[in-house]
Order: sequence, then structure tokens, then C-alpha cells
Amino acid sequence: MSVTGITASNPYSNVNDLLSNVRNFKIIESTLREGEQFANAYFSRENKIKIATMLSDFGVDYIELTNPAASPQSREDCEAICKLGLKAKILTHTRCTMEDAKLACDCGVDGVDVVIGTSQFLREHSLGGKDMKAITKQALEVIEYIKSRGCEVRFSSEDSFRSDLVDLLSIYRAASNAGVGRVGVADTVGCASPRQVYDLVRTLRGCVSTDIEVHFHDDTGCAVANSFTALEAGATHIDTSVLGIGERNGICPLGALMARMMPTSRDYILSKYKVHQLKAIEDFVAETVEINVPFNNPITGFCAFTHKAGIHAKAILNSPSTYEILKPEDFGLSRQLYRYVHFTSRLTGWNAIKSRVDQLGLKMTDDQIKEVTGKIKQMADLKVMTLDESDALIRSFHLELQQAENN
Ligand SMILES: CC(=O)SCCNC(=O)CCNC(=O)[C@H](O)C(C)(C)COP(=O)(O)OP(=O)(O)OC[C@H]1O[C@@H](n2cnc3c(N)ncnc32)[C@H](O)[C@@H]1OP(=O)(O)O
Ligand SMILES: O=C(O)CCC(=O)C(=O)O
Ligand SMILES: [Zn+2]
Repeated sequence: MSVTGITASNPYSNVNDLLSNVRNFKIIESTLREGEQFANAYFSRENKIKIATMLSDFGVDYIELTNPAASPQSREDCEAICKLGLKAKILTHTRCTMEDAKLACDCGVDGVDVVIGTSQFLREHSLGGKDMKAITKQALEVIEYIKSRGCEVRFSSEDSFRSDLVDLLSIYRAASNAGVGRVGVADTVGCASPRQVYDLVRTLRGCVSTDIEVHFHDDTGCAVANSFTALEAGATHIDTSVLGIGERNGICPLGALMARMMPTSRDYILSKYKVHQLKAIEDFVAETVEINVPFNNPITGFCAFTHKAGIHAKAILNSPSTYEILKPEDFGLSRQLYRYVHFTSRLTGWNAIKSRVDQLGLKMTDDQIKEVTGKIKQMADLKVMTLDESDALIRSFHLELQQAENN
């Protein structure tokens, strides 16, 4: 590390930023709360227990469950998960009401995540026209009650980024003074840009002494960037769900957050999270909610480590780091799982084909490989080629060479 904090491997790193928690943050895993709000989600008791257990083993700090007030089954499942004795702490999410808070504490949770809308939209259309004074009074009563029951309490404003800044800071400060462990900032509609996130979280960091949790929806594609930026600005806890499932198009995905943090905080991530379990967790959740893992999913998408263009293929065959910032081995994945180098398109190059010729155990000169590469490209211009077809073309070209040599 140089004096300025700029390293050869990452010229943008800035170790001088004292606010930043990118190497020291906690995850509040909300697949079993926010994730249950995903359109396709239905979690049986058995699947909830399996998901909670997998996430706890993975190393998340907290698991957030659906409000027990949602249904009798939700309450019973919450009680059952609390009794599992998992390493992760169990939280439940509630409205800011005494009834919800009482039910939550009765379930045996470690903590209660209380939320209430603070934007004009929510105050008018969800909360029947409540003003900030009434909301603050209600919040303080609920906070006091949960504390009296010996549970951790977090207070969050819903729709924080469309709320008045003075209103927001005032209610957070009141919650902080009332002794909550965390305050939460929620981008409920996914409208915030990274710069807005940095400004709000940094301002809040100066106003409260509590931990700061952040919750970002992905409506405008910023959930991961916003989570990262929030950590840089001093947030301490990030909400995630497996594959990002949640209301509408969901929140910051656990896997994508791991991918984002790895180049920045590799040692921290590897010491804290069993990232090689990520694929199994994603596959299980995907199957449970009947979706495919997206093709472009960080780390586990089917082509996350596939290189197609000839220029890329040549360089990564020499050194994967040329075009890869993440290492599949870190996540317990073998390159064989992916079609690591694509040999069958018109974008391929002779260096890629040379590696395939080697894999097939054939001997050819560079000029011969260039010639057969030309043939593959000609065929790939006409149709989608399979690997078998490309291999057959290479083998028959090789046979012709041998026959010519023997004559
Ligand atoms: C942004 C988020 O994701 S917040 C979390 C969302 N999660 C959920 O909604 C959990 C699943 N929800 C449910 O099962 C139900 O909505 C319940 C059990 C919570 C409430 O059901 P119902 O009593 O039938 O009310 P309904 O859902 O129609 O309306 C919500 C009520 O809560 C009130 N409310 C909404 N948010 C809050 C809040 N944060 N704090 C206090 N009250 C709230 C509304 O004003 C409304 O009150 P009303 O009964 O006087 O009209
Ligand atoms: O409780 C929170 O912090 C977030 C609630 C929520 O899901 C949201 O506002 O999108
Ligand atoms: Zn949400």
C-alpha cells in the first residue's frame, strides 16, 4: 500500500475514508420476509427452515422473517424458526403498532424491525393522513415497548428518499435517543441514485449514534451500487435476499453483493461468509419459487465465466485475471461448470481453437490451426454450431492432414 492509499492492483481504492464500512458490515438476510413478497414466492414451513438454516450456515448475521401478524402460519413458522437455535439472529418485520410489536415479541425473536412510512405519499395514502408528530409518538411508544420486552429494536422509515429531510433526521434522532440499536433507511420504490444515497447516509451518520441499516429496491437497477455506496458513507447493515427476490423486481441480491464486495474486501468476505455455498442456496431458492437463475447473475449465471470473443479468449487462456475480476474457485465453482472458452462462433480466434486442439490431444502447426479456424468461422457464419460439430470439423481436418502426410 502506498502512502496515498493507491495500490497497483486497485488505483481507485481509498483507505483514507474513515466513514467507510466496506470491510466491516453485517447482512440482514430478508429472503424470508422481503423475498416472500416476490410474486412467485410460497414458502412451506419445511422450506423456510431449510432456507434459514442454509443462510445461517452461510454466515449472514441476521435472518428477517415475515410479520407474524400476516397469518397464523406465519406466526407459527416464526416461532419454529426462533426455536432452531441458529447462529444467525432472528428478526421479524412489523408495522409500527403495539399489536404487531406484542405478537413479534411473543414469538421469541431476537429483534424486531419496525417500519413506518414517512413520505407524503405513504402518510396520505397508506396511513390515513397521519402527520409526523403522530408518527413519531407512535414510533416512540412501540420502541419503548419492544425494549421493555428485552428484544433488539430497529426503527426504519419507509420511502426514506421521498421523505422530507428534516422530518427524516428528526424521527431518526428521536428513535436513536429512545435507544434503538439501528435505524433503517429504505429506498422503497427504488428511486435513489448512488450519489443521493451517499449524501443521505453520510448526513445521517452525523446525526445518530446507532447502527445504520439500508434497504434498496432495484426498480432502476441501482440496488447493489446503492448498497455499496451506503457502506462507503457509513452504513453498517445491508438488507439482501437470495437472487434479489422481493416486492416488484426485488432488492439487493445476496450473491451480487458478495460479487461486489469481493474485489474490495476479499479477506473480510472470505473470513466471514462461506461463499462456496452460494450456488446451492441460489439453486434451492430458485427451485422453491420456480424461477431460473438469471443468465447474467453475478458468479452463478451460466455464462458468468464464459469467454467468447477471440481477443478475450486468447488473453484469459494466458491469464484469467485479464478479463475476470472474480475467481470461480473462490465460490467453489470449477471452470468446467461453465463453457469457459467458446469455440464455436464466428467471433472465435486461432488461439482459442489452438487450446481446443490441445484439449482434443491433436497436433497441428499454428498455420494449420489458423486454417481450421477459418473453416469453423465459415460454418459459424451459416448456422449455430455445437461443440460436437466444431470438434468434428477439427478432427476431420486433422485426419486430412495425416492422410496428406502419409501419401
Ligand atoms: C414496504 C414493505 O414492504 S412493508 C412490509 C410489507 N409487508 C406486509 O404487508 C406483510 C403482509 N401483510 C399482511 O399480511 C397484511 O397487510 C397485514 C396483516 C399486515 C395487515 O392486514 P389488514 O389489517 O387486513 O390491513 P391492510 O393490509 O388492508 O392495510 C394495512 C393497514 O396497516 C396500516 N399500516 C400500513 N403500514 C403501516 C405501518 N408501517 N405502521 C402502522 N400501520 C401501518 C394501514 O394504514 C392499514 O391500516 P387500516 O387497517 O386502518 O386501513
Ligand atoms: O423495513 C425496512 O427497512 C424496509 C421495508 C421495505 O421493505 C421497504 O421499504 O421496501
Ligand atoms: Zn422492501
